[in-house]
Amino acid sequence: MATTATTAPAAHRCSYEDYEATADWLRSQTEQRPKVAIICGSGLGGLAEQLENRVVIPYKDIPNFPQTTVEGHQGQLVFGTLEGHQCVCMQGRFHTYEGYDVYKVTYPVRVFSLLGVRTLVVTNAAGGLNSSFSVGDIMLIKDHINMPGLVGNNPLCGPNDDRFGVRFPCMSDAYDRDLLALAQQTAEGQGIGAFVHQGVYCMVGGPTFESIAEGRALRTLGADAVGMSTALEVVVARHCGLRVLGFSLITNMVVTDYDSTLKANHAEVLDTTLMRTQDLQGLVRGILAQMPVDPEDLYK
Ligand SMILES: O=P(O)(O)O[C@H]1O[C@H](CO)[C@@H](O)[C@H]1O
Ligand code: HPA
Repeated sequence: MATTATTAPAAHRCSYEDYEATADWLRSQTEQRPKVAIICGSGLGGLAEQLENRVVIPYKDIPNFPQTTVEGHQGQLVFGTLEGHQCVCMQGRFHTYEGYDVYKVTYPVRVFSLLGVRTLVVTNAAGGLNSSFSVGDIMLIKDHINMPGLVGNNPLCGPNDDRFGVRFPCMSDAYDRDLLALAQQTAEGQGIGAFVHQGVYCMVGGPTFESIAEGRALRTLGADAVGMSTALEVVVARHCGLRVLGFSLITNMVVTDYDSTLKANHAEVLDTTLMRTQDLQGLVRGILAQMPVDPEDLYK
């Protein structure tokens, strides 16, 4: 009988023991015990270069880890300290369009949770849908539309493992409101508030960029930016109780006009990340500098 995305064969899902084996192996490679994980988007891996006391581990050496296949994603974990926080940075993420299933794409997030991570920072390159956005703007993600999840391709499909989280997790609080406010306030303090906005990120499957009708449809649905990542990682992070802060760098505007001759392309995406990478790094550093090291103290 044919299987569907909602009933992925057990072999495609990962067991608690798989995640534990990876976490144990990582613990054996470094004494660092990160509380913050950062997933770097396309062309945004430079953030990992900012860490101090770096321990770099290529994905190819990590048991059960997938490999990156996309230009702009280096394929290594970097442990280190940033603004007083013990961090682990993914210099390169995984996408379903690379051929990985939703369980593999989100595999690192559960490993991070087992390592003791409490806060997940996600960054991505995204196409702008909101007509008030410009190329080079930074969008603080306040919510998402998980398009693969809505049609049943959700990394939480399958038997629930209560050791990670509940069967039916809430997503109305996916992006931590206090961290969002801290991010907005930090952006203003750094004088970059004019190009920092809040908005809704829509994850699509890719690897095709949107047709004009798709771009228009996503805008009508309420998306401000679109990309091919992030939402699945956030769903798994929230399931295991991590706090999430997300950033989209608007690398191109989605074409929604039949008279336009613009054509979305990955080279443009990577070029724009070069233009704004310093600002985004400065913003993340500024937020971490003000975030209590122990997340339990965050709102005291
Ligand atoms: O979401 P990240 O990994 O930043 O990458 C974005 O950039 C690529 C397209 O140029 C896609 O992978 C899209 O998701
Ligand atoms: N669409 C989807 N994903 C993207 C885009 C886009 O326009 N830009 C960067 N990632």
